[in-house]
Amino acid sequence: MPEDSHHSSRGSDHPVGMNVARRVPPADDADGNDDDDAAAMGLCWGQPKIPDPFVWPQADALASSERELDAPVVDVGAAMRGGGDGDGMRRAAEQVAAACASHGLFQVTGHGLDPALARAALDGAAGFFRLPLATKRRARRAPGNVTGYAAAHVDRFTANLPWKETLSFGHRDHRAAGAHVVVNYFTSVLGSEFKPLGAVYQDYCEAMKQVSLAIMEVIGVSLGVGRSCYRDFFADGCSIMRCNYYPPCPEPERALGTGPHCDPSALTLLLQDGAVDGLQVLVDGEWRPVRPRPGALVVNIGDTFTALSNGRYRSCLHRAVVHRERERRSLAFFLCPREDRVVRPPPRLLAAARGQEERRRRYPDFTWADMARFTQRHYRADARTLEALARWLGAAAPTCAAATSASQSQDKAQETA
Ligand SMILES: C=C1C[C@]23C[C@H]1CC[C@H]2[C@]1(C)CCC[C@@](C)(C(=O)O)[C@H]1[C@@H]3C(=O)O
Ligand SMILES: O=C(O)CCC(=O)C(=O)O
Ligand SMILES: [Fe+2]
Repeated sequence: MPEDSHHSSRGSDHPVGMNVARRVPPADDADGNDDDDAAAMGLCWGQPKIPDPFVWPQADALASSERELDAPVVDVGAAMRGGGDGDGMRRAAEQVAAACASHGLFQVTGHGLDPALARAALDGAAGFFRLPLATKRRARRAPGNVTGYAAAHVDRFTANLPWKETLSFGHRDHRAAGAHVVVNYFTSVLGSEFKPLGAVYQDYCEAMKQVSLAIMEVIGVSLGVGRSCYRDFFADGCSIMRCNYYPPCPEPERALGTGPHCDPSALTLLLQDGAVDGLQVLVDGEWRPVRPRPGALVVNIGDTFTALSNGRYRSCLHRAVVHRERERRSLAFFLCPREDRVVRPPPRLLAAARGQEERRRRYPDFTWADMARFTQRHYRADARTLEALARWLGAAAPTCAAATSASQSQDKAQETA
């Protein structure tokens, strides 16, 4: 029995607000905007001026601060040592609690990611984006789908276009999926010659998944719900991996590589390539840079975890800027729950809350399928995605007593885990 069998009928199919600039074409219009990609590519990269659709409003393109964000560096290896209940875990949990209660971003070392695998994944992305457009377009994103190749999101939006190309694909642990889904994706959409690259990303995603689950243990401890609560919730998740390529931009002060947003997913693990910075976080009205730190992964909280923590851990509002002369690459692993899992705070978290106000549910139940559908078909992810999703679902935040039986059986699984 699925835990939430009614999710596909939730919400309306009307776009919310002004945030979706282009109607999503019907599924059978797979070829609908072929010329747009090509036009964007031909017009933009390497041209002396950026076309109007790439110009961001002044409020979003606000000047960057010089002051680097002092995000804590959490040694997740030390946290997991000796069974995960020693001083390393205590220290990591304190650091995570402090970062997540303010801006929602920290860095992670001691994660065990093989540097050769990290290099292969970054170089693989560099090689992919250098391929001829016709080859990249074999993986072209289908309308309404988060996976595939996209140039500046021109097939989805008409304004505030991001100065980037992306390649995204889904991941499930190969033991849970019974197949190497990433390898299969590369060979099926790009061709059998892409099998080695698919294998690199299969391994990379599996490494990222293990690190994410370790971080979920630290987060669980930091919120007082125990190590396994959130870890078990995500163990069978379907995550998204995205390779970002930001070309040099002739007018970097008017463009953005990725506009201001909170990730709709639960947790993001970002690997930045080399010394070119670009990631910035909004803190007290200032866009503060997060400089690449050799060997470290940047981790940020996303909206789905904000809901799972009942608003205690804030999703991180961030963006990526571009440079006049330098190109930049980054790899983002977005940890997501299994599509049909009900996203709601664990009962133990609510029970331990101080007072009525902290116990009050801040967000309605939703599934990752709801969130994915909302952000792909109805709403361009930004700083207010979670609130907009709640309105779209049309449900008032339920009280604990009003939990559905499906959610209650999931709660039991979370409790006993
Ligand atoms: C569910 C998702 C929506 C986005 C891809 C995944 C995870 C992150 C989201 C995104 C990167 C947040 C910024 C805006 C966005 C449109 C982008 O610039 O790429 C977002 C993704 C998307 O909808 O494709
Ligand atoms: O490239 C970066 O630094 C950030 C990218 C990002 O925020 C995203 O892909 O969601
Ligand atoms: Fe992001």
